Amino acid sequence: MADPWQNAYDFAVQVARAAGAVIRNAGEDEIKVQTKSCAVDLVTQTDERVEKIIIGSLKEQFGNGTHCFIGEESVAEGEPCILTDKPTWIIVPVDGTTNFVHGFPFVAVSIAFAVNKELEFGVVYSCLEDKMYKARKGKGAFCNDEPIKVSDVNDINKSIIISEHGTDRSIEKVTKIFSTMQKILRIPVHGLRGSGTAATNMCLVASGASEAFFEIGIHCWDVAAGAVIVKEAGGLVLDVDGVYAFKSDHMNIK
Ligand SMILES: O=P([O-])([O-])O[C@@H]1[C@@H](O)[C@H](O)[C@@H](O)[C@H](O)[C@@H]1O
Ligand SMILES: [Mg+2]
Repeated sequence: MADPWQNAYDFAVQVARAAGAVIRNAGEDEIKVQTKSCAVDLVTQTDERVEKIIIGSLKEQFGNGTHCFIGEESVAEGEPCILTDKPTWIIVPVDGTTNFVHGFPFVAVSIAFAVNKELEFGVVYSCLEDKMYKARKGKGAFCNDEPIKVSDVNDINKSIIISEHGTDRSIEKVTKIFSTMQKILRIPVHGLRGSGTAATNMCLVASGASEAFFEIGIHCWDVAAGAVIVKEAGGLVLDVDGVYAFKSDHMNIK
């Protein structure tokens, strides 16, 4: 039987790579000409511009009406975020926007694709590292076309755990996050790390560079592509109830 989604998968890789080039060029232009403080506004425009480029390319290739789109920036502008049985693209144009402003070298384009509420494939392009992570359901996970596998370390004391503190600076959230991180450090673990982008963090777990990643208050679009890559690399993606994520028919906006 013909594989209905191979061309979509291949095209998603091309679109992610092209979007990564736009981000790299924007980074050079905007950081070069602006002080970092006002680059933040320009960067938001980059996020929106890159998402429009990605969705525009996908619509051009796969026709209007048959496919649905859930984009971080579109949802922020009020678009609905409902997962139906229709072929649905789940997009983060710039994961690690804060990193991008500062030239901190972890910025990722994340593109996932779901059909009948099941994730078919995920593509994460870490564009400043030029690392293309990808995975199709049942067909393994890859980084720059080399197979990747999760770590075989099963001793928490010998593990690197990845987490992020997010963007909320309220005393409640900061206290909660750092008390959690303190508990983890005191297990003890070998180390606590964070790249500043959830998609990249998940790919670091998928490639065995870290044993686990968790983040409080993450969005469905941040993890959709990484979920396929982690799962195909032999890992697990769980929600706080210990259930494999992305079974629900409503993408929760946390
Ligand atoms: O930097 P930014 O893209 O605005 O926001 C990022 C999120 O998109 C990412 O999921 C999270 O892991 C990072 O800690 C950071 O909060
Ligand atoms: Mg972002």
